[in-house]
Amino acid sequence: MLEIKNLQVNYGPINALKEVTMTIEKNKINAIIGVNGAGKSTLLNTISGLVDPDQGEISYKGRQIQNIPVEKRVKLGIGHVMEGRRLFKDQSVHDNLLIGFYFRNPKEKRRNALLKINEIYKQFPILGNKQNQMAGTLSGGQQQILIISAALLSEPDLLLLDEPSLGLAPIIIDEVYQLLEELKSKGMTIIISEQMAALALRISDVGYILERGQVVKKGDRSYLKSLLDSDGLSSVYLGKAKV
Ligand SMILES: Nc1ncnc2c1ncn2[C@@H]1O[C@H](COP(=O)(O)OP(=O)(O)OP(=O)(O)O)[C@@H](O)[C@H]1O
Repeated sequence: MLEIKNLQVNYGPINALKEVTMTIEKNKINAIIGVNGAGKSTLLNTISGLVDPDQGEISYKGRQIQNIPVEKRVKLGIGHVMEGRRLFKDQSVHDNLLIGFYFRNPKEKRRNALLKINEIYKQFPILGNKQNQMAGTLSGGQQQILIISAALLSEPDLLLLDEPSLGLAPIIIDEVYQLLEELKSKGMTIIISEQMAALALRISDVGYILERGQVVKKGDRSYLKSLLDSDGLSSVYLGKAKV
């Protein structure tokens, strides 16, 4: 579904990604695991088009996309939920969804926007019930679901989520992860980045470990879990950066 070859991203003298090559498997939850600064956000931002690579290729559904703008990648089916629950806290839930919709589909008719938003309210009744409430008054988990919903409005086939569990209580992380599993069961391909390997491996089918911009380990859940159990991933699991 998504092939990444020899991807390199530099911020001035900093090599944030070095020769990253991966195959993202369709209809699976793919984890990108790494400590702070490993390059997870840079990788997701490069896939969605927010960051330009210095080198390398990204092909999505057989088409090279590394040179096409963000909005075209959205149209091709790539949705991105950025790190840090970015929403307009002093706007209503409804307006946040409208803004999210028009950010991704600037030319669409308002009627279509409202139809799509109503579908979201059916899928997530809590958002429908709180549609006139300021987004900042929602709980952390509800805010995360609102942000994911805004990305779902463009009906992505591939959803990128940057540290979706960050700052959430364990019970809320369970809810967000459950939602990701439901999306996968409807055919979506998902990439999540997480700092905590143990957390990511609860729901991921396959994963990649990034260290200082490089893929150092990759494999399916059982392989990565065996590394975790034998302490082979302890630096990642404990959050100790090897930098
Ligand atoms: N806009 C930027 N300008 C300069 N350096 C950057 C920029 N963004 C990231 N970096 C650097 O690139 C490297 C990779 O950062 P990145 O944010 O991709 O890592 P990360 O694994 O997502 O970490 P975090 O969990 O903190 O978001 C780090 O050394 C970081 O300091």
